[in-house]
Amino acid sequence: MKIAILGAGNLGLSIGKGLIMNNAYTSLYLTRRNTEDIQDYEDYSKVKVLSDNLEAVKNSDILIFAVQPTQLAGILEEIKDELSEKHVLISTVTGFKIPRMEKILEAEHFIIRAMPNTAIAVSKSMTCICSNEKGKKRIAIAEAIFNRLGTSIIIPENKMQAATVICASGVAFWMRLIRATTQGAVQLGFDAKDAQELSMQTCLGAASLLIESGRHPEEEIDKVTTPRGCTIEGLNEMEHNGLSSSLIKGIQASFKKINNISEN
Ligand SMILES: NC(=O)C1=CN([C@@H]2O[C@H](COP(=O)(O)OP(=O)(O)OC[C@H]3O[C@@H](n4cnc5c(N)ncnc54)[C@H](O)[C@@H]3O)[C@@H](O)[C@H]2O)C=CC1
Ligand SMILES: O=C(O)[C@@H]1CCC=N1
Repeated sequence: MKIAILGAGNLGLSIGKGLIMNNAYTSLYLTRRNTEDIQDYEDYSKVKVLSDNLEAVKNSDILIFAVQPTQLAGILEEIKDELSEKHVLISTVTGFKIPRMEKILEAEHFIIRAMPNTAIAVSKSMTCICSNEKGKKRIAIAEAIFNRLGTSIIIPENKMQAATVICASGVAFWMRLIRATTQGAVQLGFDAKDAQELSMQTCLGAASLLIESGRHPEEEIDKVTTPRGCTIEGLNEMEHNGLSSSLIKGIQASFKKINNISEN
């Protein structure tokens, strides 16, 4: 696959790193306005770093857009005359809906929206994908890319905002939980490094248990909570202080915000 990442910033570079680690391209163009800081990427085989979007578009089939929402319209205007039937457009831009892209491009194209998360840098992204009607014919390409970089599911476009909160912002939510349990472990006497290791690996183990068994979290909780034991004591104290409620309220606040910042 000849891939271009237009806007190789935080997320674009994470996608780039994942593609490089997986050797998942025949050529990879990385564009951004100031290329100095990422020039080293040209040390990787078949990677080209440049600021010329048109050159990247001409030499690629899959175009992954990873610019800020305010920058996407400008790039689409810039490249639209270079687009042809060979191109598949994949946008990771938050809140920028497909009909708005179609209106700017003024022609039918294979358009896909993907919402990965930053775990894409270690090939563990949960990525939600949707497409326009025409894009359905190429959505398997996006699935193939993102399944190499983690797991993907196809959803309707009207669930993209919710998916962004749960999966993209979700990385930050889980990080904070890991940090909080690390702080708890330090208070119990572990040094900071060991505390974080215990916290991260326990988190990974808990998620893996559910993924591999297909069981409900409460079933696994029942196995840990000895009657009158320490787990239920801690868990109930957390719930009295609003653990589940505060997470759910936080998710709702994020969702409200994302619906306000996206323009339509
Ligand atoms: N799924 C996720 O976990 C996340 C998604 N996002 C979304 O991804 C998008 C990118 O976010 P970040 O990577 O944090 O932004 P960023 O600001 O780090 O990267 C954007 C890059 O685009 C480049 N750029 C700007 N205009 C350009 C142009 N005309 N041509 C070529 N390159 C251009 C900039 O130089 C910059 O390197 C945003 O829409 C954001 O909402 C952001 C963070 C996390
Ligand atoms: O925080 C944000 O608004 C963006 C969207 C998802 C991750 N970062």
